[in-house]
Amino acid sequence: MFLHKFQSADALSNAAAAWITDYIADTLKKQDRFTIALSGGSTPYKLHTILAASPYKEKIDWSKLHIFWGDERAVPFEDSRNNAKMAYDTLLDHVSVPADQIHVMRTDISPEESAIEYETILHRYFDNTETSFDLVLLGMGDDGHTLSLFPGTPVVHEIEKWCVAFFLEAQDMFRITITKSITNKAAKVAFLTTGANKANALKEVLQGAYNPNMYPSQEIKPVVGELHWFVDEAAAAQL
Ligand SMILES: O=C(O)[C@H](O)[C@@H](O)[C@H](O)[C@H](O)COP(=O)(O)O
Repeated sequence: MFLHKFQSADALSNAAAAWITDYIADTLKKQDRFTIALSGGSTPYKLHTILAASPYKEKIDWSKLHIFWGDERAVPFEDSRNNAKMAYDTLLDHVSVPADQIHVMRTDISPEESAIEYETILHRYFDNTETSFDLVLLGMGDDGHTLSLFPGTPVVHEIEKWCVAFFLEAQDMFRITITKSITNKAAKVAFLTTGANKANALKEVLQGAYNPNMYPSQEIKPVVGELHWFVDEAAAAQL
């Protein structure tokens, strides 16, 4: 596990943008595509805006990127809570990723149908590859959740399926999420976690007793890939 600590969220986002850009460039020297699963939530906003602007915009060969999401709220695309909308607004509307290489978790069909459709796409990409995504970007909630793997939900322990839909009681909404199975097959997984409100959960996830039902982020352990945590000092205060 690689821990990258930064004084501020902005410093973290700038460093993460450079790290991602270098990783993409290195990977595209060896293969003709780069597959990335974007995170939802608010932490990625800044990172996206940095990647969508100079100098990173020009450094990345967007034509070779294949975009996925780690999870989605089952709300219409135009809803401000929709993770895909956030990514389009802050990044994808500003760069030239071919439309057929962008795979949103659809919310114009039922969550169950969307999860089945997404599972099919994931198997089309990753059934015959040693690893799944080249990079999975993750956030962590102040309760230790990641993706839509929330404490106490059965999806935390799902190992057969790569994508599932379920009703999240706590938020009174359906969620669509990839599972730990495909996430832990990734070549690299990078958490971006900032803010004092994450400090207790981060300590429990990284240094506490193994208790994934309470702290689902503990389940993210790449089998052959690398696990990176990008944290700011506020989130790392209890480490
Ligand atoms: O859809 C979501 O909500 C995200 O996928 C979720 O896992 C997010 O990454 C964390 O809740 C952290 O969110 P913040 O970045 O807003 O703290």
